[in-house]
Amino acid sequence: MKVGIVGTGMVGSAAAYALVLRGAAGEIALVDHNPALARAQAEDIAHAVPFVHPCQVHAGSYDALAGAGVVIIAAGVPQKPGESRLSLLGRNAEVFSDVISRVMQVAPDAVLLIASNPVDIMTEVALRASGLPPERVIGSGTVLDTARFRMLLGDHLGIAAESVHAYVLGEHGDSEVLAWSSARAGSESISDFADQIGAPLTEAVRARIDDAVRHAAYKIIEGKGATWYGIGAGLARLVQAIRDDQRAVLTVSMVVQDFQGVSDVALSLPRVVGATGIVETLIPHLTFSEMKALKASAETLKATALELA
Ligand SMILES: NC(=O)C1=CN([C@@H]2O[C@H](COP(=O)(O)OP(=O)(O)OC[C@H]3O[C@@H](n4cnc5c(N)ncnc54)[C@H](O)[C@@H]3O)[C@@H](O)[C@H]2O)C=CC1
Ligand SMILES: CC(=O)C(=O)O
Repeated sequence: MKVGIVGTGMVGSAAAYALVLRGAAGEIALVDHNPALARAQAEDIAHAVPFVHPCQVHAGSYDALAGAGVVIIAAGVPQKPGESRLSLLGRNAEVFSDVISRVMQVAPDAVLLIASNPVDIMTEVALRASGLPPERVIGSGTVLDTARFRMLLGDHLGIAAESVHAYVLGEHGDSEVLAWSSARAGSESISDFADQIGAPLTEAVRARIDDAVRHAAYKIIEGKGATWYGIGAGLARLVQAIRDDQRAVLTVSMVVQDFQGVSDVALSLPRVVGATGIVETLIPHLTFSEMKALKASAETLKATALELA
């Protein structure tokens, strides 16, 4: 499958590199406001191809996106140290007003995969600008936060992250909700498993993991200016689910007409991802306080999105 990427800075280039390593694309077209950057990224990433899977990697203008099955949008500004994702909204909405219509002119059949922050609201912006049905405009949402949660739980329990089934829901940002009550290690509830092996999930352990997931991006940005490897791998995972019609359950963002009384809002829930985009949305069983926090997250996103109007 051909994959287009608009915005070839840290996130776009990491996604391209992860796609190549994973063998998840037969062709990758890179487009950026700065064509010299896109060309240099394409050349550098193409040099990895002989070590892994066949893939044509090239850069060009928007025309280069023609025929793409998926277009990843990673254009725009990232956070500065200490800055929240929501504060990027005005600047990145302006970028999207240019980018989305140009993508749609050349790749009207593509599934859009949105990475730019604040990703949930940028998914709404992209939906409106593209005129596509909501299931074809997918925000990477909490796919990365869920990976961070699974990794930290796996570390605590001494098991592979792949054997941890746990989700982060809601905003990809400060108000996100770690769904502890539905988390599983293998087929056991996470707390039963933790008790069995003598590593109970005490309040202190939960608080440490919550803080590490919720504030991961802030800490990484303090240290290296941006984050890119985790999301690059997450975007490649999503492309593979679409390319192979895997119907994988992943926490991604999509605009829904109503969530718990909050209208027209994009937020992450566990969703089935396949060739046509989002095939199904699952409503997880949550405790009263988790559902209350998830509704509050939806309200935060809605209030911030209204600032754009
Ligand atoms: N969804 C997620 O989990 C994550 C999202 N991000 C977000 O991804 C976005 C990109 O981050 P980075 O790659 O670190 O930034 P970057 O600054 O390295 O790259 C952004 C690229 O967008 C390009 N660009 C800007 N305006 C454009 C336009 N109108 N048309 C085409 N290209 C344009 C720039 O030339 C630049 O190359 C940010 O909004 C960041 O917050 C970052 C990490 C994780
Ligand atoms: C920057 C960002 O959104 C993240 O790493 O989660």
